Amino acid sequence: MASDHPDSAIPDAIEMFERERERWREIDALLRRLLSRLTYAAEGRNIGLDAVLSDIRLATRNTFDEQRLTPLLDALTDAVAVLDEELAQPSREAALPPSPPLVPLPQAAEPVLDRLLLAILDRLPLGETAGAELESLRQRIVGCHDTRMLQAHGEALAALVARHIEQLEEAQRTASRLLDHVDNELTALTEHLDEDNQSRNDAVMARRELGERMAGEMLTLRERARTASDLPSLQADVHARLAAVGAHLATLREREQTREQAWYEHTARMRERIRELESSTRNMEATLKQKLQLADTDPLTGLANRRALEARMASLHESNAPDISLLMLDIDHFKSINDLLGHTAGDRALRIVAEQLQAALRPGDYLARYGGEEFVALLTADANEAMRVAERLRIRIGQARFHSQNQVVPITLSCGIATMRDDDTPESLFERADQALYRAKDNGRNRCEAA
Ligand SMILES: Nc1nc2c(ncn2[C@@H]2O[C@H](COP(=O)(O)OP(=O)(O)OP(=O)(O)O)[C@@H](O)[C@H]2O)c(=O)[nH]1
Repeated sequence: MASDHPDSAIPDAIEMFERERERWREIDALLRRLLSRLTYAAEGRNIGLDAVLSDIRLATRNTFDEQRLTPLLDALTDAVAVLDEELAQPSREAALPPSPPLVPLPQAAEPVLDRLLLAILDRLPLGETAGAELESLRQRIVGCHDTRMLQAHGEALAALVARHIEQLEEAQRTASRLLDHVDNELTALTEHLDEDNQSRNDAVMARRELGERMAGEMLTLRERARTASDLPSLQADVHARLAAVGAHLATLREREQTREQAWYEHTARMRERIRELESSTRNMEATLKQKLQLADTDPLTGLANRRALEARMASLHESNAPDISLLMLDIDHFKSINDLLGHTAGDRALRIVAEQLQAALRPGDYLARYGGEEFVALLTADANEAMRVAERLRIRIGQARFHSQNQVVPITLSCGIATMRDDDTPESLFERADQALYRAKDNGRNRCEAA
C-alpha cells in the first residue's frame, strides 16, 4: 500500500510498477504456454497447418515476436482456408496426398480451453483502459467452443497483455525520469551550498588579511613614534599610514559588497529553483498518489479492488486484530441479467449493488469488489454480529428496486461468512467463506451461510 509520507511515494510507486510488471510477465508466460497447448490441440488435421502451428510455437516460445508472427498468422489463415476447402469437398480427397489420420480432439478440450481463458481473464487486474477490452473479449469467449476462434481470442489477450506491460514500463520510465530530475536539482542545491561555504571562507580570509595588515601598520607607526625626531614628519607618517589603512578598508568593503550582491543573486536563483522543485515534487506526488489509488480501485464501482482487499487482509492478519469476519457476497444468477438485459444493464446493476452494500455498512467496515459479480466485506464483528450484518445486506439488496427496460428486475445475493480463528491465514479465512458461499448457492441462493 502507498505510504502517506512524501519521501516514500516515488519508491512505493516504482515498487508497485515492478510488482505489476512481474505479474504481467507471468501472465504473458501463461498465455504463451496456453497458445502452445492450443496449437498442439489443433494439430493432426493437415500437414501444412501442422507446419505453421509448429512455427507459431517456436515464434512464441520466449516472447511474442510480432515481426515473425504476422507472416505466420497469414500462413495460418491460408492453411485453415485449405483445410476448410478440404472439408467442404470430400470428393477431392482421393486426389490429395495422403494426410495423417485425423486426431480427434479430446471431448473435454474445447470447454477446458474456454474455461482456461476465462480463468486467466478473471485473474487480470482490470485497469481502467483495459477493462472494457477485456470485458468485450470475455463476452466473445463465453460460450465459444471453436478451437480456432479460441486461439484467436488467446492471441488477442496476449496482445493486450503485451500492451499493458509496455504501458507499465512507460510509467516506470516516467517515475525514473522524475527521480533524475529531483536528483539533478538536489545536486545543484548542494553545489550552491558548497559555493556559499567557499564564499564565506573567502570573506573570513580577507578579514584576517586586513587584520594582519592593520597590525603591521600599527607596528610600523609605533616604531616610527619611538624613533621620530620631529613631530611634523611623524604626523605626515601617521596620515600616510591612516590613508593606507583607509584604502585597505575601502577595498575590503567593496569586495564584501560584490560578494554579498553575488550571494543574494545566487540565493534568489536557488530559492526559485527550490520553489520549482517543491512544486514539481508536489505535482509528481499527486500524480503518483492518483496512480496508486487507481491501481487499488475497481473502475466500475469505485470500490476497493481485489489487490487492495488482499493487502488489507494481510495487514489485518499481521496486526492480530480481534473479531474479524469476512463476508463473501455473490449476486445470484447474474449471468441471466446480462443475457436478458445486456451487458450495460449488468454493469448498472453491479454499481447499484455496490452503492447499496456500501450504504448499509458501517463507516469502519471495508467493502471491495472481488471480481465479476462477487463482493467482499471485512467487518470488525464476531460470528453472530457478522451473520446479522450479512442478513441485513441480503435483505436490503432483495428489496432494492432495480429497473431496466421498463421492468423491475429482482436481484438477490448469497453470502458466505467466516470469522477469523487463531489458526486462520487470510487464505484459509477466504477459503472458508468461499465454501460457505457455495453452500448458500447449493441450498437455494438468496441466503447466508456461516462457515
Ligand atoms: N455486466 C457485467 N458482467 C460481468 C462483469 N464481470 C463478470 N460478469 C458476468 O457475470 C456473470 C457471472 O456468471 P456466473 O459465474 O455463471 O454466476 P451467476 O450467473 O451469477 O450464477 P450463480 O452465482 O451460480 O448464482 C458472467 O456472465 C460474467 O460475464 C462485469 O464487470 N460486468
